Amino acid sequence: MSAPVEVDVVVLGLGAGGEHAGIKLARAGLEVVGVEKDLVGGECPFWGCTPSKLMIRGAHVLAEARHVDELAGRAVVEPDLGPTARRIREANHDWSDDGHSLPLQEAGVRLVRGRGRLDGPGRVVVETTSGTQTYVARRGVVLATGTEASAPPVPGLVGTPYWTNKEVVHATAAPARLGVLGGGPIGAELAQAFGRFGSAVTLLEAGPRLLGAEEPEASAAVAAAFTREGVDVRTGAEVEQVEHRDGEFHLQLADGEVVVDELLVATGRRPTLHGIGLETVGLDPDADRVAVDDRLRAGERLWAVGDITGEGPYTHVAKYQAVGVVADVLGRDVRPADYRGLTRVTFTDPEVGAVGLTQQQARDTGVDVRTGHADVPRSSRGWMHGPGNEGVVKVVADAARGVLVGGTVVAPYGGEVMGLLSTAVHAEVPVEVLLGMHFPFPTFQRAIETALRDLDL
Ligand SMILES: Cc1cc2nc3c(=O)[nH]c(=O)nc-3n(C[C@H](O)[C@H](O)[C@H](O)COP(=O)(O)OP(=O)(O)OC[C@H]3O[C@@H](n4cnc5c(N)ncnc54)[C@H](O)[C@@H]3O)c2cc1C
Ligand SMILES: NC(=O)c1ccc[n+]([C@@H]2O[C@H](COP(=O)([O-])OP(=O)(O)OC[C@H]3O[C@@H](n4cnc5c(N)ncnc54)[C@H](O)[C@@H]3O)[C@@H](O)[C@H]2O)c1
Repeated sequence: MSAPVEVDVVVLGLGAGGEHAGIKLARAGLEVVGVEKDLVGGECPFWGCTPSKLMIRGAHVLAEARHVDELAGRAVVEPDLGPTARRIREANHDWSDDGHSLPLQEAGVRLVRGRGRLDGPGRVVVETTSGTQTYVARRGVVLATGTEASAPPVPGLVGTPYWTNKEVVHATAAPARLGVLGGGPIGAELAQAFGRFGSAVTLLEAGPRLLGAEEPEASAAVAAAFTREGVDVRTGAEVEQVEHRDGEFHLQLADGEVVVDELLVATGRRPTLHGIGLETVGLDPDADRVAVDDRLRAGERLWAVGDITGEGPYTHVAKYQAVGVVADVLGRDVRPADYRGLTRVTFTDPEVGAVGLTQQQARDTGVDVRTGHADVPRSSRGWMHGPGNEGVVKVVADAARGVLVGGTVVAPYGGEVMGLLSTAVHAEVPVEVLLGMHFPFPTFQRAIETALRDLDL
C-alpha cells in the first residue's frame, strides 16, 4: 500500500448526492477525491429516474393515441418498445459514464474508481484494480453510497432470472406477460408503462393498496386507472413460492398460480451501508440509515447525503442535501435542512404529486387536522380532458394555524400542478391568502381551489 494521500475532502459514492457535492466543492477550490465503484452518476441516470421516465413518456404517447378514436378520428396503435429502448441507450451513452465523469473531472475532482470504506474519522481506504490507497481528508468525508434493490425472501426466487431496476432498463421488447412484485413507485410506474407497451401485466402488492406511502385516495385513483387499462392489480397478494422453468415464472399465491414470461421485483431498496467501515467512525454498521443533523453532519468530519440518510429517497433530496453539505464544508452560512415541505411525484398516469404530510401523518404528529377534497373528473379541466381523467386533489390543513401541512394532486401532470401546493406548504402561506389567489380557468389548478374551499376553515 502506498503512503496515505492528503486532500481536503473525500466523497464516497458519486450518485446524485455525491456528484453534486464533489463538483461544487472542487469548483470552490478544494482538493476533492471522488470515489466510485460503478458508474459516476449513480442509480438515477442509468437505472432509475431517467430510463423509467423515458419508458413512461413512450407509454404515455401510446395511451394518448388510443384515445384518438374516441376524440379525434382514427388511429391504429402498434406498440413497440424499440424506439424507447434506443432513447434510453442514447441518453446514458450505452451505460458509459462519460457524460458525468468528464464534467466531474473538469470541475477538478480527482476521480478514483474503486470500492471505498471509512477507516476512522477523515480517512477512506479505496480498493482499486491497481491496489489499495488511503486518503486522509483534512476537512472530512461526504458519505453518499445510495441504495440497491432488495428482493424479498420468497422461496425459490433466488437464482431465477428475475429483473430488478438494473435489468428492466435493458429491455428492448415488452414481454407478452409481465409479473411485477411490489406496488410502490417503481412497481406502479413500470407496470403501467409495460402494460401500455402491450404486456399483460399482473401487479402483486403484499400490502392493502398500491403506493402505500401516499394518501389512500391516490392509491384508489391509480388502481382504478390501472384496472381500466387492463393491468391485473392484486393487493394483499403474498407470493409463497417462485419457480422458473421452460422460460416461464410460476408464482404460487394462496389462491392460485400466476404464470409470466418476465418478473420484475420492485419490493424496496436497501441502503449500501455494509462493509463501508461505519464502525470505524463510531456508527452502527447494522443501521439501516445514517442519521444526520440539519447540517447533514453524521459524525466527526463526516457528512452524509442522499438515500442513506432516510430523509426521502429522491434525487431532488440528495441534491438539496448536497447543497447544505457544500455550504457547511466551506464554512458558509447553512440553511438548515427542512423536510416539512418534502415533495415527491410518482409518474403514473394519473401522476401523483404530493407535498408534506398525509392526513394520517399529520394526525400522528398531533396536528389539528382538517382535509379538503376535489374530484378531478368533476372539475372543468378534468371534464374537458375526457378519457383518462381519473384523479383527486386532497389538502391537509392544520386548522389551528390556518395553514396547509400537506397536499396531493392526482391528475394528468399532477406533479406539475402540485407545485402550487408545494409553495403553500413550504412557505406556510395562510389558507385565507391562498383563497384570494386567481386560479386560471380552465386549468387543473382550479381543483385545488375547490379543495381549499372544501376545508371550510
Ligand atoms: C427505478 C427507479 C426510478 C426512480 N425514479 C425517481 C424519480 O423519478 N425521481 C426521483 O427523485 N427519484 C427517483 N428514484 C430514486 C433516485 O434514483 C435516488 O433517490 C437517487 O439516485 C439517490 O441518490 P444517492 O446519491 O443517494 O445514491 P445513488 O444514486 O444510489 O448513488 C450512490 C453511488 O455510490 C456508489 N457506491 C456505493 N458504495 C460504494 C463504495 N463502497 N465505494 C464506492 N462507491 C460506492 C454506487 O455505485 C452509486 O454510484 C428512482 C429510483 C429507481 C431505482
Ligand atoms: N417517481 C419517483 O420519485 C420514484 C420512482 C421510483 C422509485 N422511487 C424511490 O425508490 C425507492 C424504491 O421504490 P420501490 O417501489 O422499489 O420501493 P417501496 O419500498 O416504495 O415499495 C415497495 C412495495 O413493495 C411491497 N412489497 C414488499 N414485499 C413484497 C412482497 N414480497 N410481495 C409483494 N409486494 C411486496 C411493499 O408493500 C411496497 O408497497 C422508493 O423509496 C421510491 O420512493 C421514486
